[in-house]
Amino acid sequence: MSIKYADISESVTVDQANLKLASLTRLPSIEKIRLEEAAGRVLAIDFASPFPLPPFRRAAMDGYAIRSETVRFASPDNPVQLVVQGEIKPGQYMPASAQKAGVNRALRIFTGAPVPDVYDAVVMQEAVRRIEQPDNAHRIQIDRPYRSGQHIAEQGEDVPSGMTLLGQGTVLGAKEIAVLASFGQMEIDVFRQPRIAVIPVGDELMPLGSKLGPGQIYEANGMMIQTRLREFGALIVRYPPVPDRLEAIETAIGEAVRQADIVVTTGGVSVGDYDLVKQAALNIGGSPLFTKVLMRPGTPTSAFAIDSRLLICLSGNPSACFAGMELLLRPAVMQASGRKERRLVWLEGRLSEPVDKPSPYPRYIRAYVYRDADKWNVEPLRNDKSGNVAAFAQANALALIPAGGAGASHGQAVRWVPLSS
Ligand SMILES: Nc1nc2c(c(=O)[nH]1)N[C@H]1C(S)=C(S)[C@@H](COP(=O)(O)OP(=O)(O)OC[C@H]3O[C@@H](n4cnc5c(N)ncnc54)[C@H](O)[C@@H]3O)O[C@H]1N2
Ligand code: MOO
Repeated sequence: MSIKYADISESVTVDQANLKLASLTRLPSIEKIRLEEAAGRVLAIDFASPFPLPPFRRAAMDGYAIRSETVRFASPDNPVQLVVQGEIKPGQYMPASAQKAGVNRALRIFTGAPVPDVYDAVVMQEAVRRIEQPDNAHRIQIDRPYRSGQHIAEQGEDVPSGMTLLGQGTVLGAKEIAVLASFGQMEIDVFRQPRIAVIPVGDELMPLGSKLGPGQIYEANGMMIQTRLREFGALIVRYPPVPDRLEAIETAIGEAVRQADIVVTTGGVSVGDYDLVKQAALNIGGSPLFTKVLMRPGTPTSAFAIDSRLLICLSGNPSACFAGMELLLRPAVMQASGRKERRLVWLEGRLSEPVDKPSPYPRYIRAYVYRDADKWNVEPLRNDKSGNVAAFAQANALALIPAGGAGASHGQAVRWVPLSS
């Protein structure tokens, strides 16, 4: 006997839904890529320094390398003059045999050049008096003592050899790539990007650029989902809108689970006669993880496991689709991309206006959050109905209105999450 989706009903909280999705999300496989191409990718290994940084003892200032002991008693009344014995600039190296001659002398040196072992301090050029000598030679006069180690960066003082600098799951940006480049890494092991199939479902949905007939609307949710998931490094397999026909939905999902790590649908997931996504998922062997999430909007959000792949079914209403995407899909995709950090960052603010819509479940509203004196003001956006899109234009946050009979009052403390990243 075939299973009817009406026979299955599993309600979960947002946290429970995330745990279920996480338990079925596998760590991706690893590929080696050029560091040049690594921006935005996720490090698949713990990276430990293969050698110390700086790799050699070097000057931190332009000036003169000296032995501190030669100027130990220097003072304005008793200045010390040192003969300047040659120069060394970055990229040069002075062999030990050439260093002996410089013992009681100074060496002209520039920032980044290796400090020969005989010297233990660098004096900035502004701090000495330069005394010209015949034949382009010069001496320097120093009128105070300098401590050993002055303006010298010791080998390994930045990073000792073997120190773990970047952990598995780190997203590689300019800073992290600078670290890897400092060790000459041409290539780096990163996680493969997860493939996410995006399938909009609904007879009324028309591709962008087509002419709308009566009763038709443009397919916008799929665009939103693909844009958002690409921000998190996903590769998108895009499906054109699928009509509200069981076989068509089964075929699309069936094909998508063979191509992608996670399959996402939007629309056709509620209780109407033409909401067929859940039935289609069951028909092709999906086992339900949940078929209702205790949140508003996005209550009908559902998920299935099909052939060890995840199918996440988001609502069709734009704000319900958005809430499901932010709260459930995005964490799953972040995990599937191997990212270490995937929790939402919740902040505290105060409602600048009441929210008078009661809900038996936590409600996630689109909001505009701004700083006022030393607190965050959370302004609920007008007309934030589940089917409306205008609030997207101003929203910079998703705010959480706790479940309960009365909505929330002006000035009430609420939690919110920024939508910028
Ligand atoms: N009798 C009941 N009716 C409804 C219930 C309920 O509990 N009992 N739940 C309501 C809630 S809550 C929501 S949310 C919606 C969810 O419905 P679906 O997820 O099945 O979405 P659709 O019915 O397919 O579409 C809803 C709405 O969104 C538009 N849509 C759909 N896909 C897209 C897209 N890709 N781009 C832009 N807009 C899209 C669609 O045209 C509809 O207007 O169900 C309520 N009903
Ligand atoms: O999921 Mo619906 O959006 O609650 O209105």
